[in-house]
Amino acid sequence: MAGITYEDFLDLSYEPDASDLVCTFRIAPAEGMSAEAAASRVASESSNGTWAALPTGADFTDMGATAFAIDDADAAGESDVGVAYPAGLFEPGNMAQVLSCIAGNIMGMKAVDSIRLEDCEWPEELVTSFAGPQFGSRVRDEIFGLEADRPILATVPKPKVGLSTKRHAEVGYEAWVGGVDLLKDDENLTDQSFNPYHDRLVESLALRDDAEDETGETKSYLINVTADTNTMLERVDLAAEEGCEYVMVDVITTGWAAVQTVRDRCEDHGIAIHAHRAMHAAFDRLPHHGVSMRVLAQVLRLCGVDQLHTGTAGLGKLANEDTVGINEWMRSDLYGLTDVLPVASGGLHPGLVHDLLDATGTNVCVQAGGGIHGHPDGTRAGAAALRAAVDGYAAGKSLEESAEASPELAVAVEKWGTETPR
Ligand SMILES: O=C(COP(=O)(O)O)[C@H](O)[C@H](O)COP(=O)(O)O
Ligand SMILES: [Mg+2]
Repeated sequence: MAGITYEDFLDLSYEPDASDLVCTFRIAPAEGMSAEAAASRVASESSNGTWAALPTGADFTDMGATAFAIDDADAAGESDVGVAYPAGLFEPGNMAQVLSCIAGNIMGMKAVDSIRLEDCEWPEELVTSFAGPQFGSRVRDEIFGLEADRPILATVPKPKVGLSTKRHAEVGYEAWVGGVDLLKDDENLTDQSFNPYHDRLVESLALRDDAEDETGETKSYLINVTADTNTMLERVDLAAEEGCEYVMVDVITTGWAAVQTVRDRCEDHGIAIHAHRAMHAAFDRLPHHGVSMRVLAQVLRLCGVDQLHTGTAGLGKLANEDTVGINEWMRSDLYGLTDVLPVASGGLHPGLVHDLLDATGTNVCVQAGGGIHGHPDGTRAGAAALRAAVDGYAAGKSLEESAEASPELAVAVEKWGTETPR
């Protein structure tokens, strides 16, 4: 029978075309299955094939992917496999459709014991079909007018949820006046009865204005608009109307399609998106299976977030995957697409700042919750301690020298040292 079979998706002499999307998968074939047999099934199921041989006939455009490279298996029986996808397989600007191909049914195929999408090389035609970020690291100049070579600083009030609107805004005020640039909602604070969205927006921005008057610095607020897409758009409109420069979105739990829609509405208002990645570890924590944080970051850059959590280079409370490499990718040239500002967050405190910035550089956002509000002298002192640490770093001072000039930092270092919390 003339038609397509698994073998048609394997060609180890194929050299990817510049217009191909090239994916690297880490694959452990199922017992009794060769790497070639597993790789050809992955290429087939993720493009236009299925389990049965298919007749094609006339009126058919071949959108088949090609498994073109299979590395030798390692001790665990896993191989890196390169798969090239033709440009025409993908609908321009539709991330949901792209992921239904390259990270879709194949994640559950019995032909593999495990499969992890590790990396993608995105072709120009597909990249430029997405909006990409509006600001990226330009938030530093365009929102804050920041000239100093220091990271921007954010804080999330703790406890995560339960603070009244008034108390939440007051904590924000204390942190702003103490020296942070951004108040941030926690990922699970949206519009609950103890702290409704609109009240929180209005009360926080009023105190933000007071903090700006008092400090002479620009301050802003990452208000969490996470919800169904229609509600998110309403919340984006409200944030813009009230004079907020940002919104925050839980980009994994809301989904790529929603992020694309929110990004367009944010452009209408000229406001930026802070992307919280809660739930990313369900995709990326297992080293053998799922989708790497590197690929999630690529996807979110194309979808157009301006700031994205990428971990703490191993220093904080949460597991990290290659923070430095992912940050480099987010800044790399990608057919003119704007960069994304990395956010280091999760168990950070002032004593970790020097080691963190040695690893990540200063073109980042440093976010601390417990590391500010857990300061023995309170939120304002905690914020001053974090600010003193980054200002000291920017001035070329060691942590010890920075602490000599800042009593608040000295207290924080006395309490937490330079230890990573767990
Ligand atoms: O609430 C926090 C940090 O609080 P704290 O500073 O008290 O630890 C954030 O949700 C984490 O940064 C998420 O992790 P990641 O940034 O790795 O996605
Ligand atoms: Mg949080």
